[in-house]
Amino acid sequence: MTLDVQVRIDRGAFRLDVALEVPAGGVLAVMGPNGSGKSTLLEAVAGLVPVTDGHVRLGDRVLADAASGRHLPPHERRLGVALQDGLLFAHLSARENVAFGPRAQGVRAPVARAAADALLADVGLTTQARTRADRLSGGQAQRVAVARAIAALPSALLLDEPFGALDAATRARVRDVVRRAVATGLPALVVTHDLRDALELADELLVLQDGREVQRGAPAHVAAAPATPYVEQVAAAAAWPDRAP
Ligand SMILES: Nc1ncnc2c1ncn2[C@@H]1O[C@H](COP(=O)(O)OP(=O)(O)OP(=O)(O)O)[C@@H](O)[C@H]1O
Repeated sequence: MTLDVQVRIDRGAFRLDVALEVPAGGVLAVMGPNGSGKSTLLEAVAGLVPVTDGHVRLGDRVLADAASGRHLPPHERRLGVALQDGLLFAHLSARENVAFGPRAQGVRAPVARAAADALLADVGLTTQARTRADRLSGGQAQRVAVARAIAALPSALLLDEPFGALDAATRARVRDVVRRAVATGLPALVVTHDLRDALELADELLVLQDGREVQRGAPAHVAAAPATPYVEQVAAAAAWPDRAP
């Protein structure tokens, strides 16, 4: 099913104005300087920020529509979400965090736990399955958040910098986990600061600045023909990672 987002969002003095479509099994990477509206976009799709104008649709379901005043609450949107502030349940183990969504949907505990353990193994956290979330490192917590987003068999994935705190080898591994989840037919929106993530994972790259699209296209095309100094800089950082700022 296709994720169809056409929104204007006023947030204090900031305005986000963007339109995008992500097909089933497609990944749209979203990049842009700090404060360009990337998180606001994901939060609006997740239902955490109201849409001032426009709509968010997933397949034939209308998640939000300003004209009719429709605004489905986040837990009714069937989205797999790992946002910047989407903290784990601190007092629960990694396994319990990942199993939480399926348990809430009525999956029996042993089944949910086994599925959680398989996902934790995929992201390289077998030995941390029983560790409380507040005792995980930043990179470990980030991987649990990705596993949790995928575990509940969502209809779409929203990932805000899911690879930010990961070393290169782990990054590739977690990208692979996301790739496999997407291949089951999910549309995915992935915010990243690293063009290499977009090149590796995304079909399309959307670059935002000041709440507006400044460039869009296949990641390799965007990298080859930067439209703004920001894109020029991230392209240089991807080509010469050792010289990245
Ligand atoms: N809760 C809020 N209330 C009012 N304005 C907000 C709120 N959260 C963010 N903003 C504003 O919205 C704008 C976009 O912020 P947003 O977090 O979406 O950017 P971003 O591209 O994700 O940035 P970063 O790369 O730093 O995460 C900023 O100007 C910010 O000040």
